[in-house]
Amino acid sequence: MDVAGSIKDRGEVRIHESLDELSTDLVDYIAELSEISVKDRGVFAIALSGGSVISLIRKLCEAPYMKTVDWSKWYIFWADERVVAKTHVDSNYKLAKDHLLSKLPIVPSHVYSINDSLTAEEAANEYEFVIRQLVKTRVVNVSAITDCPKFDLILLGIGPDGHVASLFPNHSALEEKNEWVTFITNSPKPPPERITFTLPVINSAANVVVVATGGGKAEAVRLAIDDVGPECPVLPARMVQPGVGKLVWFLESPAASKLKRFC
Ligand SMILES: O=C(O)[C@H](O)[C@@H](O)[C@H](O)[C@H](O)COP(=O)(O)O
Repeated sequence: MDVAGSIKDRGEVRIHESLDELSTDLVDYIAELSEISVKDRGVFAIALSGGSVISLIRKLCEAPYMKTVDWSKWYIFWADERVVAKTHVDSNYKLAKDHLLSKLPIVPSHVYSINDSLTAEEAANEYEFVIRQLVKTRVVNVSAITDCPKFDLILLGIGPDGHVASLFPNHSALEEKNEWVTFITNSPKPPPERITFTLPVINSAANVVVVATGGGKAEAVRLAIDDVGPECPVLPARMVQPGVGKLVWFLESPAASKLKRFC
C-alpha cells in the first residue's frame, strides 16, 4: 500500500499506485471480514454494487481465496440494481454473475437478486420484504441502534458526481428515512429506473467499503472525504457515515490526487 491513514469521521483511507495492488488489498480485506463474520455469526452477508468494483474483486476466484474462504456461508445481496432483465447487459446481477458468482462455489439459494419481473416500486418493496425475513432469522444481522439490517459488508463504487449505490446528488431518495429499499425512475445515469438501499441501511452496516479508481473521481473523492467548507455541496458519498460500523476507502492514486492530507 502506498498511503494509509484515517480522517476523523471519514474512516480509513487506503491509497494504491496500481489497480492490481488495490485489487489485492481489497480482496484480502473482504476475505478477512468474511472470516471474522463467519466466526462471530456463522454467516457473511455482503451487498454488491455495479460498476468497476466487480472486476476489482475478481481475484476472489483465484488462489488462495477459492480454498481459504468459507463460500458456503456467504449470502449475496445488491446495494442497488437497475430495473432491467437479469439477462440485460445493464443488469448489476448479470455483471456479478458473469464475472464472479458463476466462478465461486456459492450456494445458489444464498444469492438474493432483485426480482426483474416487477415494476421498480414493486421490486423495491419485495426486496425489502425479503431482507426483513432474513433479519428475523439473523442471516442478516440487525442494528440495535437503528433497527435497520446490519450487513456484514456493503461494497460501493462512487460516480464522478459523487453518487453511491443509486443515490444521486440532490435526489429525494437521499431523504428516505423509513424504507430500507427505495426506487427511483429518473436516474441521471442511465438506465433511469433503479432500486437502491437507502442511507439508513448503508449507515447501519458493520462495514462499508467505497472504491474509487481513475482521475475522473478525484473531485468527488475530495468532497466526500476532505474537510471541505459548508459552501461545498454535500455529495451522497459524504453522507456515507456508518454509525458504529467501519468505513474504508480503497482509492487508486489518481482518484486520491485532490485529497489535501495525502497530496
Ligand atoms: O448501478 C450503478 O450505476 C452502479 O452501481 C454505480 O453506482 C457504480 O457503482 C458507480 O457509478 C461507480 O462505477 P465505476 O466504478 O464503474 O465508475
